[in-house]
Amino acid sequence: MTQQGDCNVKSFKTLDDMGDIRGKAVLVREDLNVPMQDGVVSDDTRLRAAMPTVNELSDRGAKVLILAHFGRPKGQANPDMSLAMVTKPLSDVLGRPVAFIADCQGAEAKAAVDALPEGGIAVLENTRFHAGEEKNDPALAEAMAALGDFYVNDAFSAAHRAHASTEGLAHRLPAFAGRSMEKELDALEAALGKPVKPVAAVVGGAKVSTKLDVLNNLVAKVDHLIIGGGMANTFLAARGVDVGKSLCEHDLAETAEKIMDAADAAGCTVHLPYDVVVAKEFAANPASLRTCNVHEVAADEMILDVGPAAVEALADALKTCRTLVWNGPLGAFEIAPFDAATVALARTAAALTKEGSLTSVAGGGDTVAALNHAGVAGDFSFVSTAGGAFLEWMEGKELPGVAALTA
Ligand SMILES: Nc1ncnc2c1ncn2[C@@H]1O[C@H](COP(=O)(O)OP(=O)(O)O)[C@@H](O)[C@H]1O
Ligand SMILES: O=C(OP(=O)(O)O)[C@H](O)COP(=O)(O)O
Repeated sequence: MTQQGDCNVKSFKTLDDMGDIRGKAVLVREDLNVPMQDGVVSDDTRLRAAMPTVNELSDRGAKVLILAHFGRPKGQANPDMSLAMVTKPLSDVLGRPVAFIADCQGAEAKAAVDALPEGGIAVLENTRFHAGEEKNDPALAEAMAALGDFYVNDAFSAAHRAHASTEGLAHRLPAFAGRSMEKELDALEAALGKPVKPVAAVVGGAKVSTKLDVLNNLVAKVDHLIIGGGMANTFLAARGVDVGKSLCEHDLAETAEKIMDAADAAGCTVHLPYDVVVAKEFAANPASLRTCNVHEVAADEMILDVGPAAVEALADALKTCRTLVWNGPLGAFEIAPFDAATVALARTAAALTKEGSLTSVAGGGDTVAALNHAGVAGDFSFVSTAGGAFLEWMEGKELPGVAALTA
């Protein structure tokens, strides 16, 4: 098993190395952080990714205890972010019953685990309801470890987080990589281990601060950096553009400027939108909808998508590239017509991949949902469940969740 990174070759144990696990309790870290719309799972890719590991462990007679986070509840219990909502959709995908246990640690959780039959599957409540999760608190890791005999990390998409359930637990129980974790690392290495130049990276979406950190190193590895979504607004603001009410992290302007300087120094072309789709409210086809130059956004408008002229230029740039990595939609794609730029560029990338001129890898919970929405996820060379983790892997960073499995 290999991983891109400082030492390049890492090895860890997999489910093949677990031996007889009948009747044993296995804590399995999955990523159940799925996109939801109106309380319904709008893209079940991450649930399907969990299936090989969960069903295999269940078939081998283990009690399968699924640990996961949902959203960012900041260490507080919050019914809007309960994993109870995801338990039935997961059960539907697995085709097996799945119980719900209302805490990921403690005496009541232990009693529920003891009562689970051999081969039984349970989802434990959101690990981020405990403040210790994101702090990688040893006490929380110990408390979770007390529920199980083994630990499996199958959540590549959360492996960039050094949290109690992604990192701390691996030091407290015999630890193994799950099938999805193995598959992601192998597929990324195969597609991007030695990327053919020119390389383009599309980075969009809403998690601006997480992704800005990555761009500093990424600009040295790619020839074109295409920035969309909330990310683009932050870069435009850094260049002095008035972005009105757009999603934008103004306090990161200096970081964005440094990234643009680093890109210049590395010979990486940064593409920012020069026309944009704006509206006064985030609703389907609002009356206030219009397309304008980035310098014409009014104080009460939000930039919600990259404009058609800029998308055409981006498609032309992509045609000159041999490798594409993509994380983050170009616009607020969940509501029409703000899906237009993402759909158009995704279709161009898919067509170039089918022609054989482009290796295309995309990842991220919402990015995958956007590609499915565009009907082209199957045409990309590889689609990862991971967004931030995928970018950090691409950057060459060691991912704490993977490193802990090899320690
Ligand atoms: N211009 C924009 N304004 C507001 N939200 C945006 C904009 N562009 C993209 N988004 C939002 O970004 C979210 C996805 O971002 P992110 O979580 O970073 O992606 P991923 O899960 O693929 O890593 C989507 O919900 C989308 O609506
Ligand atoms: O959805 C996730 O990452 P992604 O948005 O980069 O795809 C993971 O579940 C990590 O979530 P986090 O960014 O709140 O730590």
